[in-house]
Formats: sequence, structure tokens, C-alpha cells
Amino acid sequence: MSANRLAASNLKADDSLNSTQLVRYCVDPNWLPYEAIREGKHVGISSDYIRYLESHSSLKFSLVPTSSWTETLSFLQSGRCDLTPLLNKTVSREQFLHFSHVYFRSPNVLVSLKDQPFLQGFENIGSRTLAVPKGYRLAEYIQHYYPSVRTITVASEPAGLEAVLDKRVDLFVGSMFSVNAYIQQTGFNHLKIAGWGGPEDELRAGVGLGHEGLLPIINQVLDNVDELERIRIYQKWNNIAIIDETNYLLIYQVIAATLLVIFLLAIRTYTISRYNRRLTDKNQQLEVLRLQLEQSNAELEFLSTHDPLTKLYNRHYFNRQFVHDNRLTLSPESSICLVMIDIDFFKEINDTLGHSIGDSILKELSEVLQHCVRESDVVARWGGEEFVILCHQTSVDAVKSLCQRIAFAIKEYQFSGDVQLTCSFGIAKLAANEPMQSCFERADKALYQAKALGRNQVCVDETHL
Ligand SMILES: Nc1nc2c(ncn2[C@@H]2O[C@H](COP(=O)(O)OP(=O)(O)OP(=O)(O)O)[C@@H](O)[C@H]2O)c(=O)[nH]1
Repeated sequence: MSANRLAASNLKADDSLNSTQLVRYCVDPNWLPYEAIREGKHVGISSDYIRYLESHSSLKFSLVPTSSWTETLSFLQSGRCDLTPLLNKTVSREQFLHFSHVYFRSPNVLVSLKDQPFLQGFENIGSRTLAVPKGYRLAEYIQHYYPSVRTITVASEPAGLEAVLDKRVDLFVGSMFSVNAYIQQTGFNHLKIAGWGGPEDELRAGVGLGHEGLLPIINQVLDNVDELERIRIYQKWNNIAIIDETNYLLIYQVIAATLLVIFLLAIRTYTISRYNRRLTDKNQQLEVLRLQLEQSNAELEFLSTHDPLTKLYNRHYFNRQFVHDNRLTLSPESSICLVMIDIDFFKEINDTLGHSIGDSILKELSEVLQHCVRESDVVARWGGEEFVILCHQTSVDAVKSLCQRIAFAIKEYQFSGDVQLTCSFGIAKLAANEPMQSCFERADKALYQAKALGRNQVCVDETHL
């Protein structure tokens, strides 16, 4: 047992208290961090001092709950409570209470909305209205020393702060610790401490009349509370944190900037994806156009080298490939033979059966020619009803028999309009170093001869044989 406790326990309580040393006490139910009643329990700084008193004396304490500080004062006055652990001494309270030594001090502050100016004490309040909790020492103090200040009584410190927020009053005066605790709990950071408000609180225990015998015990214990213990109790309940408005501003700024960045990114992503979609569409259209162009080019290429009616090579292609290409004339072993073919009496067919039957016959004859020649031979439509075959590596005899095979195939073929078609053939063999044009002329001469001999003939130009 500590020296304090020994000393305290040796002291006797007032005779009016029962032998169990039970002390009934009341507190302010809503005055954190000093004291309050939460879920029926006494909490706050004074609750720790009550426990300290219990552990360092023979006193036992029993809480008598009240609903307001006014009720607490009235319970003390009527004797329903023996003690209250933490209050200021005032003239009026001395009528029904005896006081212990001061064991806790705290400043009082004026609270206003943030946009209000700072004040130096009650002198500068002027015409502003001031909220004061009912029954608090400050009410008595202001009434006594500053009677011109317009005060409005409120039920508690929180009620006073809310009155400032609601602009029902301009100012509130209360204990700095409880004001800060309230602002921190509720997040009412529209409030500010506008200045000091009157003398600091000198808080002590008050005992009802007839219980003054308790005071020596209380004073003995509380006068000797270790400083470390005082600090521990103070720190435990005084969880003040400065609300830094700039941080909130910074947070809002960061959030706004982040949202802006997200918004810009979203727009950028949307724009890019839209652009990509359009690009893909354009690429697809380009690909379609490219394919169409390729097809058109292929068709053009075909048309430029082929006869549109018979689909055989045309004269232009034949000239370019063979007549104007000197390599053919230079090769001594080329063994090239030319065959000129002309339909007999084609004019008559056209005249009797019509031009379209004539066209059909031209196409049918082309198929016959292609069917009879070798793969290496080249068949072309020379013009009108005239055709030419260029045979590589072939003797004149072989070409003659090719012409006879063709004549036979024509005879056997069932042409449109049941026409019994015949053709005349002129053959010439390309001589060494002979220009192709000259060979053509000789083949044409042989063809003319075949026509002269009565048509449906195969004639060979034997100039260079
Ligand atoms: N249907 C059709 N007829 C054509 C085409 N090209 C030329 N002809 C015709 O072929 C005929 C050629 O007649 P001609 O040169 O007198 O010769 P031919 O009647 O065959 O008499 P010979 O050659 O002497 O046996 C003309 O009537 C031309 O109009 C064509 O592409 N289609």
C-alpha cells in the first residue's frame, strides 16, 4: 500500500456518511473530455480521478446518473448526491458545496465560425451574442463582470457549439479541451477558436453540505497524485488532433486532379479507339479496292493480249511476242513454222445465217484449233475470219499433217447453223536469219494459193525448203 493510501485510509470520513464510506456522486453527463455518462458509465478525466481516489483511500464511489449539469447541481443541492468530482468554485455554489483543492486547470476559449475575426477576451465581444452552458461557472462570471454581454443560455457545451454553427449565436465560450474534443469528434471544422474566454478553469471536487469530512481525504490523495499519473490521465482523455484544413484541400485537389486525369485518359482512349476503328474500316475498304484493282488490271492485261470473242491471243500480242522479237529469227535451230488459216466463204455464212451465227462459228473454230495443236504451239486470231498458228520445233511435214488433222476435225465438227465449214491453210517455214514478217508474207502467199486452188486446201511455200 502506498504512503498516500496509508495516509488517506487513516483519515475518517464525515460522521454523516455511513460506515461503508460509500460516496454517491454526480457528474456532468455531457462534458468530454472532463466527464460524461456513456451507456450508464462514468467516463472522462474525472472518472480516472475517482478510480484513483478509490484505490488510494477507503472511499467507495457510486454514480448517481443525471441528464444534465443543471440536474447534477440540483441533486447536489438537494442531497441526492454527496459529491461531484470536477467543477469550478463560484459564489453561488458555495451556498451548497464545500470545495477540495484545485487539481486540474484548463483555459476557456471563445468559439466562432471560421470567417469571424479573432477576439481578445470578453471586452471585445461588443454586440455579438454569446452562448453559455446553463449552470456553468462562466455564466455566473460573465453576468458578474461583463453584464453588458448579450448571453444566451444553452443546455450543454455541444448545444452551444451547434448554436454557433446554426448561426443562432455569434460566439460560444467553453473549456478549450472539451471544445476541441467536440470539434474533432463531429468534424465541425467550420468552427475556430477565436480567442481566450475569461479566467481559466480551476477544477476541483465539490462535496455537499454535511459531507465536508470527505475533503481532507480527497485533498490528501489528490494533492499527492504523481505528475506522471496526471499526464497519463490527461493524455488518455485529451485526444485532440488538429484538423488541418489544408490537408483536406490538398485531398480534394488530388481527387479532382486524379478525376481530371482519368477523364482525359478516357477521352484519349475513346478518341484513339475511334480513330483505330476508322483506320481499320479504311484499311478494309482499301484492301477491297486493291483487290478490285488487281482484278481490273488482270482483266485489262487479258483484254490487251486476247481477242474478246474467241479468247485466243490477238494480233497485237502475236506481233509483239513473235514478229517484232528478233531472237526468233536469229536462232538457226528454231525450226519455226507458220500456218495461216482462213475460213472459206465466210461472208456467205454471215449473209445467210446472220452475224451472230458467224460469231458462234468463229468461237467454235477457235476451240477446234486449240484442241488440235500441241501445248507448245501458239494459236492467235489474226483478224476477221483469219487465224495463225506458230509451231516450234516442227518440220513442214508435221505441220502439214497438223493442218490435215484440223481440216478433218472441222469436217467432223457440228458448227452452229449446221454449217459445213471448210478452211484453207498456208504454211511457211522460217528460214535461217529470215525476219518473221517475211515468213508471214510467204505463209500468206501459200494461203492465197490454197484459195486459188479451190479452197479447203493445204499449201506450202517452198521458197527456202
Ligand atoms: N460474224 C463475223 N463475221 C466477221 C468477223 N470478222 C470478219 N467477218 C466477216 O468475214 C467475211 C470475210 O469475207 P471475205 O473476205 O469476202 O472472205 P470469204 O467470204 O471468207 O471468202 P474467201 O475468203 O475468199 O473464201 C466478211 O463478211 C466479214 O464481215 C467477225 O468477227 N464476226
